[in-house]
Formats: sequence, C-alpha cells, structure tokens
Amino acid sequence: MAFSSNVRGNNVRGNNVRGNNARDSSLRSNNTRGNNGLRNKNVLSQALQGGINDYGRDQRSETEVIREIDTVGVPLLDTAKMSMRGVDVFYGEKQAIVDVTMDIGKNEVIAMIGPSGCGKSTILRCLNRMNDTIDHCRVEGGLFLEGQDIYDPKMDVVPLRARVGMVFQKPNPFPKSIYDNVAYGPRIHGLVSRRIELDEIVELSLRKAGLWDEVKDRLDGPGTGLSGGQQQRLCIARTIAVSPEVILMDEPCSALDPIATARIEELIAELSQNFTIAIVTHSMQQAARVSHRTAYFHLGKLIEVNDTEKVFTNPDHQLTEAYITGRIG
Ligand SMILES: Nc1ncnc2c1ncn2[C@@H]1O[C@H](COP(=O)(O)OP(=O)(O)OP(=O)(O)O)[C@@H](O)[C@H]1O
Repeated sequence: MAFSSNVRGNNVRGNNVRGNNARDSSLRSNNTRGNNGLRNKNVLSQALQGGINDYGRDQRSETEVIREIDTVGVPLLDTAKMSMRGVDVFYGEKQAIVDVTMDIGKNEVIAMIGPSGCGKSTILRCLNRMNDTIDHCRVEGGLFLEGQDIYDPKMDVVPLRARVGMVFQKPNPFPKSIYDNVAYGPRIHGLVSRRIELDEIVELSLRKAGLWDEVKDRLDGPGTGLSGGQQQRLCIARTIAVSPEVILMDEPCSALDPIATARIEELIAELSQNFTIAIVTHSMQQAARVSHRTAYFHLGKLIEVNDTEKVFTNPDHQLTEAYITGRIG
C-alpha cells in the first residue's frame, strides 16, 4: 500500500475548528514561500553547518529557533478525523512539543518519524489523553476528534480511549485468557448483553487481527502464553474489540522479529480499510511501507508532513532530507 494515498492531493482547507484562521493562512502560504518553510534562512544554514543541534552564533535557545520554522507540506486535510491546532506540550518546565498544527485524515495511515526525543510518542499520547496520567505534563492548544474538543473538561476519557485506542511498544496482554483479553473492553463498556454477542465480537476481532486461526482452539489459554508477535496481534484484537475510530501505535513492532513485524505491517494495511491509524516508528522503511502520509518531527516541532512517497524521495524541508539521508538521527 505504500505510496497509494487516499489523502493525496487534498488541498489545505479553510476549516471550521475554532480559532484557526490566522494559523490556516500561515499554513497556506508555506508552500508558496519557496524558502523551505523558514522565515530566516540563516537559522537553517547555521544549524546545518554547525551540526543540527548547534546553532552557532545564534543566541536564542533551540526551542526559539525551532519555533521560527513553519511546517511545510500538507498539514491540513478536507478529510480530517483528528485535528491538532497549535499544540504545545510541557513536562514541567521543559517544552517537548512546539506549536504543532496538523490533521490526521479518515482512514489514512500516518507515520510519525524523527530523531530520538523529538516528541513522537508525546504527540501520539496527546491524541487519546494518555499524557493525563503523567502529573507534570501539560498540554496546550486544540485537539479535536471530528471537531469535538477532546480536552474539554467535560470529556470522559474512558469512552475517548475506546474511540481512540492505543497499541504499545511492548505487547502487554492482561494476565487473562485469550478470550478474556479481547472480551474485556466490550464488557466494561457495556457493548453487549448476551454471551453469544460477546463470542461474535471476540471472533471477529481476532479475525481482523489475523490471529483467529492460530488461537481458535485455545481461547481459554493464557494470552501471555503466545509468542511476542501473537501477543501484539492479541493487543490489536483487544483494541479493535471496542470498535475504535482511531488506532494509535507507538513503535508496535520494535519488540518483534522480522517475520512478526511483516505480519503486523500487513495487518496495518488491512486495518486501514476500517480505521484511522497513527503510527510512531523508528524505521523509515516501515514508515515507507505502511503509511500514506509521513510527519517528520524535530526537537518537538512538526517540520514537514507530506505524502510518504514525497517525504522519502523529494522532501520539502532540508531538515527532513538531512534525517532521511542519515545526516541526523
Ligand atoms: N514523562 C516524562 N517526563 C519528562 N520528560 C519526558 C517524559 N516523557 C518524555 N519526556 C521528554 O520529552 C521529549 C520527547 O520525548 P518523546 O518520548 O515524546 O520522544 P520520542 O520522539 O518518542 O523519543 P524516542 O524516539 O526516543 O522514543 C524528550 O526530551 C523526553 O526526554
């Protein structure tokens, strides 16, 4: 599926999420500036000459320099499922995400890439408020699911996390049977009233996760008794069982061998028929294989978001190019 994009060619839209007008016009103008998205070209050339993290004679902090960079590419979509507007994230005093504005399109697979510590996991965790579990983490700006403010104090995070499910780096099945791992979510969310309905959801979820044939004869066996790749597919089945709209995947293959990784990548392609998927990955090959669009982050800033093919063959920003060609990483 790599490079076949159902979001390709979408124009930056005038969207109706509140308070975006100024930002939208700045985003629209990015592609016409012809300056690789930088207001001050010297900032980038100094950064590149001195090593990306050494801003030489520039007296400002890295965050201030990075803040000057305008996101290039196509951050806004007509088909937005989730939207971020001017998102800043702080851990105590430290700013981990700087003014991120972008959409994630319906049924697209978007890959989030960038050097270690650039904020990929942080931005992913904002999308279903997993950062709420970190005391010293503060999220500012707007985050929306189909236009609904997910940081509205009235928003109940339990149903939100069912709508925006998450698969973690390390497979983390519950210490329960395979059946109960998948049945857990539908039970606690009250999605079914009869056992036969639950059986159907469990089977369908395991089928969608490509695991049914391997486990149908041992549904009562422990989830933790499966191989790593099977456990990760079980976790995906558990996520799917509550019918999420969006699935967030934080390096879902990093603990898996190449064969299990290939299975998960095939699965991502299949799941994208029905779900919107945002995946954080350290593997540029994986991003190229599974995603329609790719977002490149650097020091907490969204530098570029574009069709995956474009990002890996002809990126708009020099920082993206420096990363994909291995000059930073
Ligand atoms: N719980 C936390 N408390 C304090 N700082 C944190 C916390 N989590 C992340 N950070 C910091 O925020 C920044 C972004 O971290 P994050 O984990 O989002 O980056 P990442 O791009 O996902 O990194 P990696 O690729 O190494 O997983 C880093 O500087 C990191 O040290």
